[in-house]
Amino acid sequence: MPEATPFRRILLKLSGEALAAPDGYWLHPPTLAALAEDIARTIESGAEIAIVVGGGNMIRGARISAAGWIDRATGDSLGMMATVMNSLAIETALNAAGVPARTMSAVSMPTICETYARQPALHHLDKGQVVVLAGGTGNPFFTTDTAAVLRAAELRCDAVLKATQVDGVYSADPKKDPSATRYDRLTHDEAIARDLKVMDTAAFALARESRLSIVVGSLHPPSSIAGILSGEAPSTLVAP
Ligand SMILES: Nc1ncnc2c1ncn2[C@@H]1O[C@H](COP(=O)(O)OP(=O)(O)OP(=O)(O)O)[C@@H](O)[C@H]1O
Ligand SMILES: O=c1ccn([C@@H]2O[C@H](COP(=O)(O)O)[C@@H](O)[C@H]2O)c(=O)[nH]1
Repeated sequence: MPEATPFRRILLKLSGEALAAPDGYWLHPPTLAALAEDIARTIESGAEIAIVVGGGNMIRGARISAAGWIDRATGDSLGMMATVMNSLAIETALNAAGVPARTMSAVSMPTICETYARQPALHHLDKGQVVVLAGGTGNPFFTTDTAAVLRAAELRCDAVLKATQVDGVYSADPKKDPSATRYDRLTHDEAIARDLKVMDTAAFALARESRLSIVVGSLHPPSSIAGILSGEAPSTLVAP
């Protein structure tokens, strides 16, 4: 059995971009299957998991509206719908790996999936099901990072694990500045004051208010979700 994680109920924030194929196609079934196996191992170690997935493999509202042909709120609606597509793909991969999972969307789409409501979501988690929380917060001008912290606070999660493209929080964006150095640990205040853009300020501020820890680590092998939580893979802890 994998090593036990220090957190029991985890809000797993997955990068949408990390679900894309190497050739850029939106979704990559082998990546989804590997992710589902990783989540299954994490559950075996005793964790309960709620998931929020981004939409960066398809649409980011701020980016498409910057081109001028669509307004920001409509661009954000497209972005939220992209997260529903990613959520259904993750639900499918989890079920195929034998992990019971259900998607609940903040944007009501009753013919496609359940609408998010807190009490039923808590009930599903208490029964050991993975809940995939789609549609972000349901409002434009937010991100799925903020949605992840919001749902983590609502659903009594012990921590948010942001599993993304990089293996922690750096002094600057490591994709742009090769001299950036990784922090092992930071406070929320430090992350906000240093404007470390791995998550938006609204997400860090809500986590600070809710006294929620955030762990940032990489989704890419040799790193893994189970490895980050057991301390075998590198990560950064943002905590009070
Ligand atoms: N100080 C920093 N430390 C670490 N990463 C940073 C920092 N500043 C910017 N980044 C960038 O933030 C990115 C992660 O956040 P980003 O919002 O792009 O993706 P995401 O939230 O994981 O999901 P999606 O791909 O769906 O948008 C990393 O890939 C990294 O390049
Ligand atoms: O609460 C929310 C969450 C997301 N959006 C829109 O979706 C995209 C994709 O999410 P990322 O966090 O960027 O991966 C985002 O750019 C927004 O356009 C939203 O409107 N509200």
